[in-house]
Amino acid sequence: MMPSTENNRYIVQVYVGALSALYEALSVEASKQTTSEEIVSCIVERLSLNENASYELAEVIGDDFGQECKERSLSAHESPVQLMMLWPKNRPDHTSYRFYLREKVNDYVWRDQFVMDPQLIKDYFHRFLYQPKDREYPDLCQLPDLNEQTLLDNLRARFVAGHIYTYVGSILIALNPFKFYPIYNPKYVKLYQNRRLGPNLPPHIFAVADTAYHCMLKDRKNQCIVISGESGSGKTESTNFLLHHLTALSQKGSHGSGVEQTILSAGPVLEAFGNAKTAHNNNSR
Ligand SMILES: Nc1ncnc2c1ncn2[C@@H]1O[C@H](COP(=O)(O)OP(=O)(O)OP(=O)(O)O)[C@@H](O)[C@H]1O
Repeated sequence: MMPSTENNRYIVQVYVGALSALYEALSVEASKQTTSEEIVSCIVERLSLNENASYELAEVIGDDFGQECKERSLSAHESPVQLMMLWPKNRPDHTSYRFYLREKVNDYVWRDQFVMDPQLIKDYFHRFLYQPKDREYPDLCQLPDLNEQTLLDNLRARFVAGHIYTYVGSILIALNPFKFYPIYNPKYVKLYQNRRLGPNLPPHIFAVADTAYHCMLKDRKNQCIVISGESGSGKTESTNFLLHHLTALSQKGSHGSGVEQTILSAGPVLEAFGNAKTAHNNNSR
């Protein structure tokens, strides 16, 4: 059982079809009141399994060598979460307690390995198997269990490790560190130039500038970068970093160009008219 996510919500892990052979489980969020029938229909829907077939959850208690010792079918109204709570926490004998989804043929016969969409299995592998195991994901879209808690935990873990940037697909989340990180120097400008041609790099504000710049060249259309956040969250700093990278790109490698200085110098002039002190920012504009 995974730790409870928020008030009375738990993650039930269910081993399904071909995936279970690889010891990969599907995670379903449930409460103590959720029945096994509800979890089964949730998985059937999520995996687009054959709706005409009959499926059931089985509780399997196995040993370290993958040899199943005991198994029992859950009745439709049994609560898997309540059952999980009865599983012993410390298991010195290394027994494992698991739920499996099975296709029920009749009251006595079931099938573990039923037909699943091959593309779905492939997607599943990409999403779950090829993940770093340390639970720190540079893109929130890669989170196996995406909910508010895991999202915040991931952002926190990255922030603590000094990674202030995280992607959500093509969106970049920037957490204000309120201290300087040496990640904006010419070495980084160079690293994130034309990064489409290079290896996958960690999330960075320069990558956003680089994408916008190359989309502009490719599509020959104006590009727009939306920067949003509460007062003091780092919008102005982010804008400066974007300009820094964009001007470096347009100068084809010569940094600190005159164009950048001209644009950045406009800041203090605008500030002189629209500067204010807010609860979170002494220098709000
Ligand atoms: N990437 C960063 N690295 C280090 N410090 C940062 C970064 N982003 C922001 N800061 C710090 O946070 C302060 C506030 O940031 P900034 O002025 O950019 O916020 P803002 O979102 O523009 O606020 P407002 O909406 O009130 O104008 C900066 O003066 C700077 O000290």
